[in-house]
Amino acid sequence: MSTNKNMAYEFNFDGLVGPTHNYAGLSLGNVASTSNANSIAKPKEAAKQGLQKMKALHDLGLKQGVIAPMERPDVATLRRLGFTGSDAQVIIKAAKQAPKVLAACSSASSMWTANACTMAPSSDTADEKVHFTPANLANKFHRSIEHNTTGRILQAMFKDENHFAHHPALPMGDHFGDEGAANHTRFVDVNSDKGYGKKGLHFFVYGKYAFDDSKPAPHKFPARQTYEASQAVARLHMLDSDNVVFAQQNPHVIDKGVFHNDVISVGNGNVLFAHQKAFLNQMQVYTDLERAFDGEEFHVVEVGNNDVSVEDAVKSYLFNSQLVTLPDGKMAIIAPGECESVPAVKEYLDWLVDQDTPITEVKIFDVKQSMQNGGGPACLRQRIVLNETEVSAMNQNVIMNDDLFATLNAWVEKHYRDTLTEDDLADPSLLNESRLALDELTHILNLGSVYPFQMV
Ligand SMILES: N=C(N)NCCC[C@H](NC(=O)CCC(=O)O)C(=O)O
Repeated sequence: MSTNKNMAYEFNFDGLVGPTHNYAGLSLGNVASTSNANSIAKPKEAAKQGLQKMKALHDLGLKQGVIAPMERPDVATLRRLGFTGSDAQVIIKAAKQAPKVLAACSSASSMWTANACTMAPSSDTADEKVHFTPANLANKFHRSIEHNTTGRILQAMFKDENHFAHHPALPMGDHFGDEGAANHTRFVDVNSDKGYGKKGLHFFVYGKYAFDDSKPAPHKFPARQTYEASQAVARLHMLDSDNVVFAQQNPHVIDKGVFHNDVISVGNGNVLFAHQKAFLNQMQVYTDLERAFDGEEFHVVEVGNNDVSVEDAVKSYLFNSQLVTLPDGKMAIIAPGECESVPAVKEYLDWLVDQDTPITEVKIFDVKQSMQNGGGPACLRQRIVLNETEVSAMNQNVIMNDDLFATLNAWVEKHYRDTLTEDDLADPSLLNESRLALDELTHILNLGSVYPFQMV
């Protein structure tokens, strides 16, 4: 590493798929989730697919980290809902009386760490600290129970108060529905001696206004992120208003299954890669971004509806690719395997890499286990920008390297089931298996006690 303390890097922190990965059809508006309800899940394979992607990005010379999963089934929440007795009894009773509630309390949905939080690098905040706000994920019950543990895990990763500021999640309820970085992108001119550490432009995309019914909103599916929530996060992170752009998602595409902005656009450096139908007032959005961007050139790579329909974008998850700057300065798309099986998308990507845009490479990854619940490569990662001082100050055990990759693979091999169905969630031994695994994981990642079962 260079010795320039201002030099900053983008890390991808991927969510480790938890031992209870299953398909419960919990997310209305997320087409993959509802259409794969009750399929047989493969937790071991899912976790290994995720680890392979992390290792591959590490091997490409990118900075990679890992975020631990939740304790599931969430016995503490089941108790709040009136199930009593020993932990095993709580699960048996919930399975009998309210199997859907048990499924919601057993979801491994924290794997999609794009939704874990929104962060702001120290170069952009008034107090020059790195800020984190866990997403309240208020729109979906199974996700609304993630933020407390997410907050504790982030604090265990970024403990030093001289550098890191942690906020609680926004108030619960639809008005301040916040989905984290799935609806937030930071643009920055990476061609400076600070890399990602130059002051960046924060782009917040919301689905609706919570306090103004006269504004456009989707009709069929929920808008999970509100304008008011995006504004609150920008305030909490002490961002300079000149460095912030807010934009509304196109309500029609939300109704077609684009439940987060990262299903229809992705940004990196000075590039926005977006579908033609991504935003309301799309041209104005581009103008606002071009005007606010502090750098030589801002590129919009827009995919026309005639080339890739919204339906094909949702099916292939083209825009849920990661857009990354490789060490040689070139930009690559890290795309899910499904982009190869949707003909229009494959054709588009083959064409794109020969055009004169900053995107010059496509790398395909198999994350099918996650994809079947509506989570592509970009859902699986939280981007965190850190300078050299902050990298030294953080928990070193969560940074991916060859040893950690081997350790985590062995850990998955030891603790995870090959298959899991909704019926299996009624088995109390799944809870014990999961706790045993997570207890070991907190030692591997040096997290201390972050889970409710470790705090009693
Ligand atoms: N786009 C981003 N950034 N994240 C994708 C999240 C997928 C997740 N799926 C689920 O929670 C499905 C769980 C189930 O049905 O079993 C969700 O809808 O919140």
